[in-house]
Amino acid sequence: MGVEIAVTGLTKTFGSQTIWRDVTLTIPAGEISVMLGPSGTGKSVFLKTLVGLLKPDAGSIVVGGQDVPRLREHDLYEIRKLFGVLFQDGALFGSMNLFDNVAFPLREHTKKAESDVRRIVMEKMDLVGLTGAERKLPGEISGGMRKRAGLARALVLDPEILLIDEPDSGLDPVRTSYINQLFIDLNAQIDATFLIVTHDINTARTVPDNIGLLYHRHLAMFGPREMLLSSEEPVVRQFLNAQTVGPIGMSEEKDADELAAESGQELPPLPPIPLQLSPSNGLRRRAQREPGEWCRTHAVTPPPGSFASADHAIPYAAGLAPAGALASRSGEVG
Ligand SMILES: Nc1ncnc2c1ncn2[C@@H]1O[C@H](COP(=O)(O)OP(=O)(O)OP(=O)(O)O)[C@@H](O)[C@H]1O
Repeated sequence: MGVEIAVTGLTKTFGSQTIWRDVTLTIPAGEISVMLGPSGTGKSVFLKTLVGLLKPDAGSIVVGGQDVPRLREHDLYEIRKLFGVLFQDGALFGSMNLFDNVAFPLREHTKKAESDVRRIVMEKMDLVGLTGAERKLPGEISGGMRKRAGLARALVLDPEILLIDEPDSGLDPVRTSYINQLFIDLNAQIDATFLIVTHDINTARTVPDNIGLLYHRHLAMFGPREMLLSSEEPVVRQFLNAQTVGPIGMSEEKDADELAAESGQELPPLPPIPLQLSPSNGLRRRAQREPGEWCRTHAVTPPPGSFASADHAIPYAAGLAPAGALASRSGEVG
């Protein structure tokens, strides 16, 4: 059913560099959450801290009633069995074929007979669409296949929590769509808690139940997808709509002069909120909500045209869409 991750007051520094301070959020059990943020804001550090690979300076991470940073080595080893982690490059062993890579955690962490190992590996390979590729080496397959092999390996211990770091890096848009659909289908099937770090705005707009945004050494916002996609908060709005106008600058936050220069500029209207991806077998995920439910229950009017279709996934590039294009978009009221 998945396990919730309750993070309170989490702070991480490396020497004099503060990565983020006082991060508090609850990643709901069985739901898909996405963590966004400009490069270098500590998203990967956040994932590594959750799973106990890095120690925070302060704060707690409660998983299944246990505070991860305070666990002794043996208990940490045990709690890590709840987690499946997919690192950016799949982190496969180059000298092992895909079968042995996927089997690795089972052989390392369990005493299962080879016949059981084989059955589980084949089941997970099938789940990610890699049946037939068991004997291939990581160097002989595409980046997309490596990601799926990494995902199969992250799944072999039947994790309650899946942490996935930039699944779309290096993938073309079509492969990204396939892997996003795979996450939705997997979540429907195994009900685990998913936390996906991504830079891909389409992924953020169409996949998760919840979105978080790390910015300028803190958590700017975390909440249901509809809450962030209808938010007028400047940083959230700028990031989720991939705009240049707003507080986020090229290297860090903009200075007062840069912001003053933008003060007269009118922001384009918020684009429609797209429908969330649903499982390809037509069934509902347990965590799935009705389109517009959050907006309705919180008396928020979503942008015009919201929930009409999934075609609104790409809003517009960097706020540069011609006024006519925006007008016709917002005219598509559904
Ligand atoms: N082990 C480490 N020791 C010292 N500094 C580190 C360590 N790991 C990460 N950092 C620093 O922490 C900061 C955040 O890194 P992180 O990789 O988490 O960012 P990110 O948001 O995932 O970036 P990107 O989106 O570019 O992948 C960077 O400045 C990085 O150099």
